[in-house]
Amino acid sequence: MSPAPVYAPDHLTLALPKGRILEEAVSLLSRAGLPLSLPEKSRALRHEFPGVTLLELRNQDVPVYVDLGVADLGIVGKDVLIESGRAVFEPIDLRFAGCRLSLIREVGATAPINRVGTKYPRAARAYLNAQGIPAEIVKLSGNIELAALTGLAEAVIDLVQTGSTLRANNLEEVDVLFHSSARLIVNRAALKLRRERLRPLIERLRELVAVEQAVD
Ligand SMILES: Nc1ncnc2c1ncn2[C@@H]1O[C@H](COP(=O)(O)OP(=O)(O)OP(=O)(O)O)[C@@H](O)[C@H]1O
Ligand SMILES: O=P(O)(O)OC[C@H]1O[C@H](OP(=O)(O)OP(=O)(O)O)[C@H](O)[C@@H]1O
Repeated sequence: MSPAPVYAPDHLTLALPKGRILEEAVSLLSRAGLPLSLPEKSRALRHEFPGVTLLELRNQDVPVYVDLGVADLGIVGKDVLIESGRAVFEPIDLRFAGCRLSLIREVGATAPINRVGTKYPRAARAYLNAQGIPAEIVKLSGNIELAALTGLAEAVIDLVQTGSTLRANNLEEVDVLFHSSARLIVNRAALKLRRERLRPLIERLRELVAVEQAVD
């Protein structure tokens, strides 16, 4: 008899971002019953567990893999999900990795905003249009706050959590675009094709998040 195909109807392919979300995501999904553990540090990008394949991706790629059906489900920040523009099913706010996307300037800055540095050009464009600010958006990849400190831009749009990055760099939050937290996302076709595994998993995750919220 030939071995069972990896992509059998009861097999799940899971997309998780490396970085700060990975550990909590693996922990939550394990508590919900998936047989996962944190992958060992290595160059391996795909990890096999009984009945589950884990794909380790960049944050921005998680909605793409789920929307195009290569992954059945994933976990990603709402910020990245909004920026992706992908219309994936988003059944649960997992309530970790909480932060907000904000307009940030040097303390006391009053000059007109001509350029805005950000990793979130789509969200930035929508916000600036709504505010009637005709600024150029400069897409950056990391340490976004440096753009406001160096004069590359008069403002940046970036994530704030504790505010310690702002305080350490003489910056202030001028406005909040939206609040973000980690979300479970699911491919719509997989929800039907793999419903026997996905429906109970979604229900267990919903219960876990509700219980943990009640304890907080
Ligand atoms: N300081 C923070 N506190 C809490 N949550 C955060 C913070 N910064 C980012 N996040 C959330 O965690 C997600 C992942 O952040 P992480 O820092 O791992 O990504 P990154 O390394 O900036 O991403 P990439 O390099 O893949 O673009 C973000 O999309 C956001 O939802
Ligand atoms: O309000 P705080 O608690 O200081 O958190 C906010 C900082 O955290 C994130 O950066 P990260 O550490 O992920 O580095 P990055 O800029 O390279 O993404 C974000 O881009 C802010 O810089």
